[in-house]
Amino acid sequence: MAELLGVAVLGAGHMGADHIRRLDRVVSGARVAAVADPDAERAKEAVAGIDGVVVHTDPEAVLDAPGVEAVLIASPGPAHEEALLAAFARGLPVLCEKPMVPGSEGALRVVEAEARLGRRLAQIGFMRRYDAEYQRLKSLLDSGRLGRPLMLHCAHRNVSSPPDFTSAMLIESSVSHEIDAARWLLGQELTAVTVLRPQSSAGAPEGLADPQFVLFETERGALVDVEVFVNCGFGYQVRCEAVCEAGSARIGDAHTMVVTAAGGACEEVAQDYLVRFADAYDREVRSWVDAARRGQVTGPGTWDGYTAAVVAEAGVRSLRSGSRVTVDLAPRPAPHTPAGPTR
Ligand SMILES: NC(=O)C1=CN([C@@H]2O[C@H](COP(=O)(O)OP(=O)(O)OC[C@H]3O[C@@H](n4cnc5c(N)ncnc54)[C@H](O)[C@@H]3O)[C@@H](O)[C@H]2O)C=CC1
Ligand SMILES: O=C1[C@@H](O)[C@H](O)[C@@H](O)[C@H](O)[C@H]1O
Repeated sequence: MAELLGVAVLGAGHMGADHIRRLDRVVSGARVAAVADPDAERAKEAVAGIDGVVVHTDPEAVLDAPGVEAVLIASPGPAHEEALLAAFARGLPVLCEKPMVPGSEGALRVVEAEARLGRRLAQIGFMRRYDAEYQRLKSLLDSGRLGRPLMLHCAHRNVSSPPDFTSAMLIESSVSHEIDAARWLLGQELTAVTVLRPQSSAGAPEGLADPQFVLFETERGALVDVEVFVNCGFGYQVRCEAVCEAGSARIGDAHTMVVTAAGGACEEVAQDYLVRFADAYDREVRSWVDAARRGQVTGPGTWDGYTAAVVAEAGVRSLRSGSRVTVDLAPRPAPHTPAGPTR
């Protein structure tokens, strides 16, 4: 391994450009070796000022570029399966943005491909596991001080949705974070999902079912509700309150500045995830780079990505039918043991 881990970044859009900046300026131990984006101008813009980066429109070509030792996938979800399999074929460690693969069949193919390699190669970009507030909540729940968790109340609000956002993507793209966070916080699988649709907001694009109310059941009888509202207009808010037998704990309120002036006080609200979760993305990528340099892969894996895809798919079925839908996971392929959520 070279002194600095040479990373190929696939996709130079919002997340890709932010990860390129992070690899170049924030995380020590890595360098951006190559970037692929079908939009060549975008890729060039994202690497402006960084020396020695191979830029290409073809993702496969950059995986074979000199000095590439690891891959960060930040292309749109439908491109992830092909990119993951190409990285696996070359034995390269991967950090893949969520959703790992939108759709359970493709997600299972990725799990099976990695299992055939007999070693982990992929970390999935569920960055909330690296957020300081989520980590504090998990430690508290794991300590048992509040007794058993009975319910999680979650809210996930975006200022506005991208132009191509569909009603299904509120679950597949946005709620995928709560699906992973709930499994991780509770250490339980989600077993059923019911999606309810209040009347859509006038602020949402025509035809988009926004907001939605999603209710998950878990294997040991807890309930997780998620209000997802991706055109709320006023800010980026991600909240989670755990209600336990002997108390409750809430996160998501405390990363702001309070401005007092002219006889009043107001709190600033973050406008997007790149601000709210900046530290979490830094920790996530740093942890991936450090592990790759040790020859390891840690954090949420392909099984977590697969499970999120299955639960999201059940959620989309419920959104369309209005009924409760149960979650059916395939048997977990060896050598991914032990079964159950990664702790
Ligand atoms: N962890 C998080 O909080 C977030 C994760 N994401 C995820 O990051 C990924 C990218 O999302 P954004 O950056 O918001 O999208 P974006 O649309 O801003 O950028 C995607 C880029 O990928 C390029 N692209 C398209 N096909 C490609 C291919 N086959 N190979 C390489 N590049 C390709 C596009 O030209 C575009 O420049 C998605 O999986 C999304 O769900 C997005 C936002 C936040
Ligand atoms: O992953 C993300 C986006 O893809 C998704 O569209 C947003 O709703 C989330 O807040 C953000 O974290």
